[in-house]
Amino acid sequence: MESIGDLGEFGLIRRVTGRPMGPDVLLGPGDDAAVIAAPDGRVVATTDVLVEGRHFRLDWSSPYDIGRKAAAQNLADVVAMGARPTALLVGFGAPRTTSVEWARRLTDGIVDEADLVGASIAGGDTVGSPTVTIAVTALGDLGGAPPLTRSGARPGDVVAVRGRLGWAASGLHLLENGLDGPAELIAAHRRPRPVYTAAEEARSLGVTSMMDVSDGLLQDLGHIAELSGVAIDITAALVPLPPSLAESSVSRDETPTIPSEGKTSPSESGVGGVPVPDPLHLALTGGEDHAFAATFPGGTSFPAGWTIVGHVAEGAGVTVDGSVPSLRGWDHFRS
Ligand SMILES: Nc1ncnc2c1ncn2[C@@H]1O[C@H](COP(=O)(O)OP(=O)(O)OP(=O)(O)O)[C@@H](O)[C@H]1O
Ligand SMILES: Cc1ncc(C[n+]2csc(CCOP(=O)(O)O)c2C)c(N)n1
Ligand SMILES: [Mg+2]
Ligand SMILES: [Mg+2]
Ligand SMILES: [Mg+2]
Repeated sequence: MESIGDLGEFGLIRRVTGRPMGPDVLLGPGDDAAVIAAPDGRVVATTDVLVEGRHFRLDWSSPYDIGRKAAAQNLADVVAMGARPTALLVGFGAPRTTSVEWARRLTDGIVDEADLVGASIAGGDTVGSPTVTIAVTALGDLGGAPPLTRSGARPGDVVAVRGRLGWAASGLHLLENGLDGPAELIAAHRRPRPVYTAAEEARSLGVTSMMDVSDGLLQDLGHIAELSGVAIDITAALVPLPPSLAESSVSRDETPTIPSEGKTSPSESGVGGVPVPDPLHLALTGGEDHAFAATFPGGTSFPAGWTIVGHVAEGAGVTVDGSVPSLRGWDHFRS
């Protein structure tokens, strides 16, 4: 197996660059920096880091999946601002024994996800690292429109979501506990599928604030509530749920790898003694599906794909059916 140590830093860079560029990239990989077109003079820029063992496991996800996920979570942030993604910068760290093929498949995943929105990898950085670490920066173009911020929600607005909630968290639960369950849930953990048309749709519906859900609906809506100076109440009965995990069974050849004790709430005992997490709890607190959550003036009528889940009122904080929830979602230093 040819390793990236055999090839050397610059050999590896040559192997993972040279991909076709979209028209937004005026100068791509190879120079001291990339040059990206910014037709309206503003650039939306965002970065998210993925760390082996924390965001993905090499035995749970393929390099292609990890690439798709690293790109998707950054592209979703650009779209959440109401912008069109134009370019990605890819920071890649890995041990020298990593195979070149692994690095190429990771790049394929990033490129294929970026292709969904017409963005290209315009540059990056390549370093040695004891564990695989991927830091993607995404740039986007607002096309002359105002950004969709977290600060525009107003009392009387409704809260609506576009995309899945709790699917990736359900897949993670299956993987962590060595359970067989719906394949689509494990796929959702490996590759989020943000609905990239959401910003365009939201603008046409008169959106007042918008974000993507990375850490959990309640946690993330907390940012809109805080920055908009409003209260948000979620109506539990309206929240779209992931498929049930009640039928999941312990797979023959696997035993639980990471105890999930303390991370699940209201549950009954499932097969093999692993508690079955409540789908509503997963939908309210599970991150990584990168659904879009947004607020709209009351009375907005929504097309298929958007689901009203709550409303905005005067006050502060996020409640569910009027009560303060005990768990809200992912916190890197608490989860
Ligand atoms: N080390 C840092 N230095 C400066 N700003 C930071 C740093 N870390 C995070 N931020 C900023 O703080 C905010 C964090 O918000 P939040 O965690 O909701 O971002 P996100 O990227 O949408 O979510 P996630 O990271 O869960 O995908 C972002 O505006 C981000 O740019
Ligand atoms: C191996 C493994 N263990 C746990 C998780 C769960 N997880 C990690 S980060 C995160 C929040 C979003 O990340 P960020 O805030 O950095 O965007 C979540 C829900 C996972 N994906 N893989
Ligand atoms: Mg972030
Ligand atoms: Mg975000
Ligand atoms: Mg986060």
